Amino acid sequence: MSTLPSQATDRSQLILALSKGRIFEDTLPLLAAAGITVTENPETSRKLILPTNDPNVRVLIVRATDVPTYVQHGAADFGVAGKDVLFEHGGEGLYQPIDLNIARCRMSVAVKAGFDYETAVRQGARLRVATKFTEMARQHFAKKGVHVDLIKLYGSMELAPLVGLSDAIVDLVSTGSTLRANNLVEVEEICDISSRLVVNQAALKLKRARLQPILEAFERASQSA
Ligand SMILES: Nc1ncnc2c1ncn2[C@@H]1O[C@H](COP(=O)(O)OP(=O)(O)OP(=O)(O)O)[C@@H](O)[C@H]1O
Ligand SMILES: O=P(O)(O)OC[C@H]1O[C@H](OP(=O)(O)OP(=O)(O)O)[C@H](O)[C@@H]1O
Repeated sequence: MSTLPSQATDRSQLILALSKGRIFEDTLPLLAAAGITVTENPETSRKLILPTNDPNVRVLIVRATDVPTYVQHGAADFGVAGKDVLFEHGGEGLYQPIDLNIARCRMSVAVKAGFDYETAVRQGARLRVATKFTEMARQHFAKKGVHVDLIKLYGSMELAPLVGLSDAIVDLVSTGSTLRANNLVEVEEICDISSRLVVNQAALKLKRARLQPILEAFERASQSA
């Protein structure tokens, strides 16, 4: 007799979507405040579903830009994603109760040193702007009344002005060392960025009793950080 394949995730569990790297690292203290410890390290494990000390909580390791998609469709109950990523996604189907104040940086416009951005804007030049964050860039330049041709890239944006692919980039800046290392200068700050907790709207209703204490612990820990 054939049996149905067991599901990778048990829907009675709470499933948290996180990306490897800074968001995973910065979320660990928040999880600890809720009494949850991830018992495998995503940097050394090849597993994409990680166990925790709580048999009812598991962690999915996904690309940062995919976190909202997993949560929107209910494949994860909740997740942590940057404001940048949420802005590009649109936030459909997501409840965003808490700014966790982690992975803080800013979204900025940068150009090659020597490029006169102010004059180009004042003269109404049409700018070529390379970015991964096309929606944020589109809205920013539309608000300023600047005409732009957006060039979608998926990484290494800093290269684009250096090789003549674009006049400017829209990218995340924290210390500014990546811009400096590539002879670029920040000419305009668009907005501050930090990461938010996002919750699937159906899970919020159906799993509220189990989610609520975790959300409260995250909120307390992120306020005291
Ligand atoms: N230098 C930085 N300092 C602080 N926070 C940052 C920095 N760069 C990015 N972030 C924030 O951390 C989030 C995750 O960044 P991370 O570099 O881990 O993913 P990514 O490589 O940009 O995403 P993907 O893998 O989907 O391309 C970003 O969405 C942003 O909100
Ligand atoms: O101002 P800084 O402190 O230099 O930080 C800015 C850099 O940080 C991010 O890259 P990240 O380190 O995440 O590398 P990645 O985009 O290749 O993941 C971002 O895309 C910038 O390149």
